[in-house]
Amino acid sequence: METELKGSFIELRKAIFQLNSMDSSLLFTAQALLRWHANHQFCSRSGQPTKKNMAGSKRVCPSSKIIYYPQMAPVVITLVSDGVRCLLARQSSFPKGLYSALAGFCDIGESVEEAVRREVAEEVGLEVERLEYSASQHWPFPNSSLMIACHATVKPGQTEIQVNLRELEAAAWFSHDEVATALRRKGPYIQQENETLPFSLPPRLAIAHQLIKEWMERHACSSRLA
Ligand SMILES: NC(=O)C1=CN([C@@H]2O[C@H](COP(=O)(O)OP(=O)(O)OC[C@H]3O[C@@H](n4cnc5c(N)ncnc54)[C@H](O)[C@@H]3O)[C@@H](O)[C@H]2O)C=CC1
Repeated sequence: METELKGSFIELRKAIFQLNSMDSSLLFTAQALLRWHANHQFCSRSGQPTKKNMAGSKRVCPSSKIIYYPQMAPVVITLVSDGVRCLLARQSSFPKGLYSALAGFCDIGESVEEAVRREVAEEVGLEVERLEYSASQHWPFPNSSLMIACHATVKPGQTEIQVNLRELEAAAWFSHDEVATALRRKGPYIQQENETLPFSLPPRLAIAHQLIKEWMERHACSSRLA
C-alpha cells in the first residue's frame, strides 16, 4: 500500500509542476482520491485485497468481482438572511473569531431543499421561507464532500435565533457593514480595542466565502435600486 501511495504522490507532484499553478481544486481532488484508495484496500464482501485500476478511478475485488468507485457525501451549506442581515455561526473547533454559513450532511432519502430546511431548523431554530441554489464545490474534509451552497431567507419578523449548543458555539445576525469590514480584513484576525465581537470570515477558496460575497453584492444592488 505504501508503494502504491508513494507512486500516486509522485504522479500528483508531476501533474502539479506541469500545470504551472497551484490549482486548489486539483489538490483537493487528489487528496480525496488518495485517501479513498487508502481506506478501501479490502473488499467488504470477500475480505480480500482490492486492486486499483490504471487510472486510479476505481478498485476491483478479483475474488467477488465487485467494483468500488470513490464516493462523496453531499453537504448543504446555507447563508440565511432576513432581508437586511445575514446569519453566521461558529463551532468550537473553528479558529478563534471565525464565523461561517450553516453546514450539514444530507441524510439518506433527503432532497437538498429538505436538508437545508432541517439543518437551519436544527442548528438555529429558524424556518426557511425561500431558498435558492447558488453553486457547489468539492471539499476534501472530513473525507470527500460535495458542498451544495444555497441562499435562504426566513419569514419576516421570525428572526429569533435559538442556538443548538450541541452543534454550534454561537450564531448571530451580521449587518452589511460588519460583513464588509470583515471581508476587507486581510490575514488572521486581530481583535481591535473597540470591538466586542471577534469576527472573521472563511478563506477565499471556501464556498462559504463565495456565498457571503454574493450576498454582499446582492445587498449592494438592492440598496442602489431602493
Ligand atoms: N467549504 C466550505 O466553505 C465549508 C465546508 N464545511 C464542511 O462541511 C462539513 C459539514 O459541516 P458540519 O457543520 O460539521 O456538519 P454536521 O452538522 O452535519 O455535523 C458533522 C457530523 O455529522 C456526522 N456525519 C453524518 N454524515 C456524515 C458523513 N457522510 N461523513 C462524515 N460525517 C458525517 C458526523 O458525526 C460528523 O461529526 C464539514 O466537513 C466541513 O468541513 C463547513 C463550512 C464551510
